[in-house]
Amino acid sequence: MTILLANDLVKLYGDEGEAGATRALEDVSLSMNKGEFLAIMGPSGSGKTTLLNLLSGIDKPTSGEVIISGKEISNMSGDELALFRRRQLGFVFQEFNLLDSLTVKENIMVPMILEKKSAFYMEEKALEMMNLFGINDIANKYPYQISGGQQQRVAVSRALVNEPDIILADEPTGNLDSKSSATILKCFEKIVTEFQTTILVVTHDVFAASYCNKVTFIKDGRIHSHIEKKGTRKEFINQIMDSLAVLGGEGYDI
Ligand SMILES: Nc1ncnc2c1ncn2[C@@H]1O[C@H](COP(=O)(O)OP(=O)(O)OP(=O)(O)O)[C@@H](O)[C@H]1O
Repeated sequence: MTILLANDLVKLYGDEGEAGATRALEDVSLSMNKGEFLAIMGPSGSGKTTLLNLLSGIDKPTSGEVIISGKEISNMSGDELALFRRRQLGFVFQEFNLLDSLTVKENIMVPMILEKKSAFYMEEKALEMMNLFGINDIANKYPYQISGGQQQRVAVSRALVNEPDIILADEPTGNLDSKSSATILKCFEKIVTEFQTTILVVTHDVFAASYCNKVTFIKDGRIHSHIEKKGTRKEFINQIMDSLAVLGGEGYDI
Protein backbone atom coordinates (compact mmCIF):
# COMPACT_ATOMS: atom_id res chain seq x y z
CA MET A 1 0.00 0.00 0.00
CA THR A 2 1.43 3.39 -1.00
CA ILE A 3 1.45 5.81 1.92
CA LEU A 4 3.41 8.68 0.49
CA LEU A 5 3.74 9.85 -3.06
CA ALA A 6 5.57 12.96 -4.17
CA ASN A 7 5.30 13.73 -7.87
CA ASP A 8 7.70 16.05 -9.69
CA LEU A 9 8.13 18.49 -6.84
CA VAL A 10 9.65 21.82 -7.72
CA LYS A 11 10.30 24.50 -5.13
CA LEU A 12 11.43 27.93 -6.11
CA TYR A 13 12.14 30.52 -3.42
CA GLY A 14 11.62 33.97 -4.89
CA ASP A 15 10.43 34.65 -8.44
CA GLU A 16 11.80 33.00 -11.55
CA GLY A 17 14.53 35.10 -13.13
CA GLU A 18 14.77 37.36 -10.08
CA ALA A 19 18.27 37.87 -8.65
CA GLY A 20 18.64 35.74 -5.55
CA ALA A 21 15.85 33.30 -6.46
CA THR A 22 16.74 29.71 -5.54
CA ARG A 23 15.52 26.52 -7.13
CA ALA A 24 15.66 24.44 -3.98
CA LEU A 25 13.99 21.35 -5.47
CA GLU A 26 13.82 20.21 -9.07
CA ASP A 27 11.56 17.34 -10.19
CA VAL A 28 11.75 15.37 -6.98
CA SER A 29 9.59 12.24 -6.98
CA LEU A 30 9.41 9.83 -4.08
CA SER A 31 7.21 6.95 -3.06
CA MET A 32 6.91 5.09 0.22
CA ASN A 33 4.94 1.94 0.99
CA LYS A 34 3.44 1.07 4.35
CA GLY A 35 6.07 -0.14 6.79
CA GLU A 36 9.00 1.47 5.00
CA PHE A 37 11.71 3.16 7.02
CA LEU A 38 13.51 5.66 4.80
CA ALA A 39 16.35 8.10 5.42
CA ILE A 40 16.93 11.18 3.29
CA MET A 41 20.55 12.30 3.22
CA GLY A 42 22.37 15.00 1.31
CA PRO A 43 24.91 17.78 1.70
CA SER A 44 24.06 21.00 3.46
CA GLY A 45 21.79 23.11 1.27
CA SER A 46 20.74 20.19 -0.92
CA GLY A 47 17.04 20.68 -0.15
CA LYS A 48 16.26 18.21 2.65
CA THR A 49 14.41 20.68 4.89
CA THR A 50 12.57 22.09 1.90
CA LEU A 51 11.47 18.57 0.93
CA LEU A 52 10.32 17.76 4.47
CA ASN A 53 8.37 21.04 4.62
CA LEU A 54 6.55 20.13 1.40
CA LEU A 55 5.85 16.54 2.48
CA SER A 56 4.44 17.73 5.81
CA GLY A 57 2.36 20.52 4.30
CA ILE A 58 4.24 23.30 6.11
CA ASP A 59 5.05 24.81 2.74
CA LYS A 60 3.53 24.45 -0.73
CA PRO A 61 5.45 23.34 -3.83
CA THR A 62 5.85 25.70 -6.78
CA SER A 63 4.65 22.74 -8.85
CA GLY A 64 4.08 19.05 -8.34
CA GLU A 65 1.97 17.26 -5.77
CA VAL A 66 2.21 15.46 -2.46
CA ILE A 67 -0.24 12.64 -1.85
CA ILE A 68 -0.47 10.98 1.55
CA SER A 69 -2.78 8.00 2.00
CA GLY A 70 -4.49 8.89 -1.26
CA LYS A 71 -5.14 12.55 -0.33
CA GLU A 72 -3.44 15.37 -2.10
CA ILE A 73 -2.21 17.72 0.58
CA SER A 74 -0.69 20.37 -1.64
CA ASN A 75 -4.17 21.75 -2.43
CA MET A 76 -5.78 21.50 1.01
CA SER A 77 -7.14 24.59 2.71
CA GLY A 78 -5.63 25.73 6.01
CA ASP A 79 -8.22 24.09 8.28
CA GLU A 80 -8.36 20.88 6.29
CA LEU A 81 -4.59 20.64 6.29
CA ALA A 82 -4.33 21.35 10.03
CA LEU A 83 -6.72 18.50 10.76
CA PHE A 84 -4.98 16.20 8.31
CA ARG A 85 -1.59 16.93 9.88
CA ARG A 86 -2.98 16.26 13.34
CA ARG A 87 -4.61 12.97 12.41
CA GLN A 88 -2.46 11.45 9.70
CA LEU A 89 1.04 12.72 10.41
CA GLY A 90 3.35 12.23 13.38
CA PHE A 91 6.27 14.60 13.89
CA VAL A 92 9.56 14.10 15.68
CA PHE A 93 12.04 16.98 15.81
CA GLN A 94 15.63 17.45 16.84
CA GLU A 95 14.57 19.72 19.74
CA PHE A 96 11.96 17.29 21.19
CA ASN A 97 9.39 20.16 21.46
CA LEU A 98 7.72 18.93 24.64
CA LEU A 99 5.55 21.22 26.77
CA ASP A 100 7.48 22.07 29.93
CA SER A 101 4.40 22.66 32.06
CA LEU A 102 3.03 19.17 31.40
CA THR A 103 4.22 15.82 32.73
CA VAL A 104 5.48 13.04 30.49
CA LYS A 105 2.09 11.33 30.52
CA GLU A 106 0.24 14.59 29.83
CA ASN A 107 2.57 15.42 26.93
CA ILE A 108 1.80 12.04 25.39
CA MET A 109 -1.92 12.70 25.85
CA VAL A 110 -1.98 16.10 24.08
CA PRO A 111 -2.79 14.80 20.57
CA MET A 112 -5.55 12.60 22.02
CA ILE A 113 -7.02 15.51 24.01
CA LEU A 114 -7.23 17.49 20.75
CA GLU A 115 -9.10 14.52 19.25
CA LYS A 116 -11.45 14.45 22.27
CA LYS A 117 -10.72 10.82 23.15
CA SER A 118 -12.20 9.48 26.37
CA ALA A 119 -10.18 9.71 29.59
CA PHE A 120 -10.13 5.91 29.83
CA TYR A 121 -8.80 5.53 26.27
CA MET A 122 -6.12 8.17 26.86
CA GLU A 123 -4.89 6.49 30.05
CA GLU A 124 -4.70 3.11 28.36
CA LYS A 125 -3.00 4.41 25.24
CA ALA A 126 -0.46 6.52 27.15
CA LEU A 127 0.35 3.51 29.32
CA GLU A 128 0.77 1.29 26.25
CA MET A 129 3.21 3.79 24.71
CA MET A 130 5.16 4.31 27.92
CA ASN A 131 5.51 0.55 28.39
CA LEU A 132 6.58 0.10 24.79
CA PHE A 133 9.36 2.68 25.11
CA GLY A 134 10.41 1.94 28.68
CA ILE A 135 9.40 5.30 30.14
CA ASN A 136 6.53 4.31 32.48
CA ASP A 137 8.66 4.99 35.55
CA ILE A 138 8.93 8.68 34.61
CA ALA A 139 5.23 9.19 33.75
CA ASN A 140 4.77 11.96 36.32
CA LYS A 141 8.03 13.80 35.74
CA TYR A 142 8.37 17.04 33.81
CA PRO A 143 10.54 17.34 30.65
CA TYR A 144 13.26 19.30 32.49
CA GLN A 145 13.58 16.45 35.02
CA ILE A 146 14.45 13.79 32.45
CA SER A 147 17.32 13.13 30.01
CA GLY A 148 17.37 14.09 26.33
CA GLY A 149 17.01 10.45 25.32
CA GLN A 150 13.96 10.06 27.56
CA GLN A 151 12.49 13.31 26.21
CA GLN A 152 12.84 12.02 22.67
CA ARG A 153 11.10 8.76 23.63
CA VAL A 154 8.23 10.87 24.99
CA ALA A 155 8.17 12.79 21.71
CA VAL A 156 8.04 9.54 19.71
CA SER A 157 5.19 8.28 21.94
CA ARG A 158 3.33 11.54 21.39
CA ALA A 159 3.85 11.25 17.62
CA LEU A 160 2.38 7.75 17.67
CA VAL A 161 -0.70 7.99 19.89
CA ASN A 162 -3.10 8.99 17.14
CA GLU A 163 -1.77 6.13 14.98
CA PRO A 164 -0.56 8.32 12.11
CA ASP A 165 -0.08 7.04 8.56
CA ILE A 166 3.50 8.27 8.57
CA ILE A 167 6.05 9.68 10.98
CA LEU A 168 8.23 12.49 9.67
CA ALA A 169 11.40 12.94 11.69
CA ASP A 170 13.80 15.85 11.26
CA GLU A 171 17.27 14.98 12.62
CA PRO A 172 15.68 13.00 15.50
CA THR A 173 19.06 12.05 16.95
CA GLY A 174 20.72 15.42 16.34
CA ASN A 175 20.69 16.38 20.02
CA LEU A 176 21.45 12.97 21.47
CA ASP A 177 24.59 11.12 22.51
CA SER A 178 25.32 7.84 20.76
CA LYS A 179 23.71 5.64 23.41
CA SER A 180 20.44 7.62 23.45
CA SER A 181 20.50 7.77 19.65
CA ALA A 182 20.70 3.99 19.48
CA THR A 183 17.75 3.72 21.89
CA ILE A 184 15.58 6.02 19.77
CA LEU A 185 16.55 4.27 16.56
CA LYS A 186 15.68 0.92 18.12
CA CYS A 187 12.29 2.40 19.09
CA PHE A 188 11.76 3.33 15.45
CA GLU A 189 12.83 -0.15 14.34
CA LYS A 190 10.40 -1.67 16.83
CA ILE A 191 7.37 0.29 15.65
CA VAL A 192 8.22 -0.40 12.01
CA THR A 193 8.39 -4.13 12.75
CA GLU A 194 5.50 -4.37 15.21
CA PHE A 195 2.99 -1.88 13.79
CA GLN A 196 4.18 -1.50 10.20
CA THR A 197 4.58 2.22 10.88
CA THR A 198 5.98 4.19 7.95
CA ILE A 199 8.86 6.47 8.93
CA LEU A 200 10.79 9.07 6.97
CA VAL A 201 13.89 10.47 8.65
CA VAL A 202 16.00 13.37 7.46
CA THR A 203 19.48 12.99 8.88
CA HIS A 204 23.16 13.90 8.58
CA ASP A 205 24.04 10.92 10.69
CA VAL A 206 25.29 7.73 9.01
CA PHE A 207 24.63 5.75 12.19
CA ALA A 208 20.98 6.89 12.24
CA ALA A 209 20.52 6.22 8.53
CA SER A 210 21.92 2.70 8.95
CA TYR A 211 18.85 1.71 10.99
CA CYS A 212 16.60 2.52 8.02
CA ASN A 213 15.80 0.07 5.26
CA LYS A 214 16.48 2.51 2.46
CA VAL A 215 18.40 5.74 1.97
CA THR A 216 17.61 8.33 -0.69
CA PHE A 217 20.38 10.81 -1.42
CA ILE A 218 19.65 14.28 -2.71
CA LYS A 219 22.06 16.76 -4.18
CA ASP A 220 21.46 20.28 -5.53
CA GLY A 221 17.71 19.80 -5.16
CA ARG A 222 17.53 16.59 -7.18
CA ILE A 223 17.32 12.95 -6.25
CA HIS A 224 20.80 11.59 -6.78
CA SER A 225 20.47 7.90 -5.88
CA HIS A 226 18.77 5.31 -3.67
CA ILE A 227 20.22 2.38 -1.77
CA GLU A 228 18.47 -0.46 0.01
CA LYS A 229 19.63 -2.48 2.99
CA LYS A 230 20.27 -6.05 1.99
CA GLY A 231 22.70 -7.41 4.55
CA THR A 232 23.59 -6.37 8.10
CA ARG A 233 23.46 -2.86 9.52
CA LYS A 234 27.28 -2.74 9.57
CA GLU A 235 27.38 -3.57 5.87
CA PHE A 236 24.76 -0.89 5.25
CA ILE A 237 26.97 1.69 7.03
CA ASN A 238 29.73 0.95 4.50
CA GLN A 239 27.26 1.21 1.62
CA ILE A 240 26.02 4.59 2.92
CA MET A 241 29.59 5.89 3.31
CA ASP A 242 30.44 4.81 -0.23
CA SER A 243 27.38 6.66 -1.54
CA LEU A 244 28.25 9.78 0.45
CA ALA A 245 31.79 9.70 -0.96
CA VAL A 246 30.30 9.78 -4.47
CA LEU A 247 27.75 12.43 -3.47
CA GLY A 248 30.37 14.74 -1.96
CA GLY A 249 29.63 17.69 0.29
CA GLU A 250 30.23 18.14 3.98
CA GLY A 251 28.49 18.00 7.29
CA TYR A 252 27.87 14.29 7.83
CA ASP A 253 28.26 12.61 11.20
CA ILE A 254 30.01 9.29 10.95
N1 LIG B 1 13.03 30.43 2.99
C1 LIG B 1 13.99 30.39 2.05
N2 LIG B 1 14.16 31.43 1.20
C2 LIG B 1 15.12 31.39 0.25
N3 LIG B 1 15.96 30.36 0.05
C3 LIG B 1 15.83 29.29 0.87
C4 LIG B 1 14.85 29.26 1.92
N4 LIG B 1 14.97 28.07 2.56
C5 LIG B 1 15.97 27.41 1.96
N5 LIG B 1 16.49 28.13 0.93
C6 LIG B 1 17.57 27.72 0.01
O1 LIG B 1 17.16 26.50 -0.61
C7 LIG B 1 18.24 25.58 -0.71
C8 LIG B 1 17.89 24.29 0.05
O2 LIG B 1 17.81 24.57 1.45
P1 LIG B 1 17.40 23.50 2.55
O3 LIG B 1 17.30 24.21 3.84
O4 LIG B 1 16.20 22.76 2.08
O5 LIG B 1 18.67 22.51 2.54
P2 LIG B 1 19.09 21.37 3.57
O6 LIG B 1 19.52 20.23 2.73
O7 LIG B 1 17.99 21.14 4.54
O8 LIG B 1 20.33 22.02 4.29
P3 LIG B 1 20.94 21.75 5.77
O9 LIG B 1 21.43 20.32 5.75
O10 LIG B 1 22.07 22.73 5.85
O11 LIG B 1 19.84 22.00 6.74
C9 LIG B 1 19.46 26.30 -0.15
O12 LIG B 1 20.15 26.87 -1.24
C10 LIG B 1 18.87 27.37 0.73
O13 LIG B 1 19.72 28.49 0.83
